Amino acid sequence: MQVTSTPLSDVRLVVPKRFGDARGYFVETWNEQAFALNGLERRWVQDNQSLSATPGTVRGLHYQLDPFAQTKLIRVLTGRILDVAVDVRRGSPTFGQHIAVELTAGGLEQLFIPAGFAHGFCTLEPDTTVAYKVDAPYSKECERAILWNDPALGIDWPALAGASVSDKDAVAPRLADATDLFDMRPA
Ligand SMILES: Cc1cn([C@H]2C[C@H](O)[C@@H](COP(=O)(O)OP(=O)(O)O[C@H]3O[C@@H](C)C(=O)[C@@H](O)[C@H]3O)O2)c(=O)[nH]c1=O
Repeated sequence: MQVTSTPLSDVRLVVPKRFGDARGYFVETWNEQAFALNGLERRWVQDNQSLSATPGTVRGLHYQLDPFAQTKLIRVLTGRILDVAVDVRRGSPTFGQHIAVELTAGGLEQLFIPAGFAHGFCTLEPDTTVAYKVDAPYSKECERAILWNDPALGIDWPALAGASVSDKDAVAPRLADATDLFDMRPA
């Protein structure tokens, strides 16, 4: 498997080794030992999946506060997304900065996003299915959001972004108005 660093420390792009043959391919989408060798050990407690029918559907930017802060390992089962992680750790040298990576069903890319980042995506094709592991359970009380199109974030969303957004996400606060963020944890 190939693990690539990103400009945001601790966010990694992972592409598993593909074993292709006449039938198609086989991949290990999660291998505890191989991920641990790359410093990505986690104990996943929940597998999530969402289907978005309309291209331009935006979900996010979401995070959960402690004690339910989540690392996420994201991949696409059908379709294509622009996946975004925003550093929301106060005191981080990259606070407020983001990365945006295209994840595709065919490319098998996975984005590893630790706690301390808000996560969201825009679907780029109809009927896009996103699957992701999380290492802390869902908590309605601890879930928070940042406005996906907050101009201060400078995210270059595709033109179709916003075709469908949940009522909750449409009224999320901008980063500058968010009261509940993370504090940078000592390395
Ligand atoms: C995230 C989540 C939602 N739900 C429920 C709550 C609600 O009734 C329904 C839909 O929830 P949402 O609108 O929050 O779903 P969605 O907007 O897809 O939320 C997801 O967005 C992406 C970007 C993430 O990073 C995820 O962590 C998660 O926050 O599903 C759970 O039961 N468990 C969960 O883990």
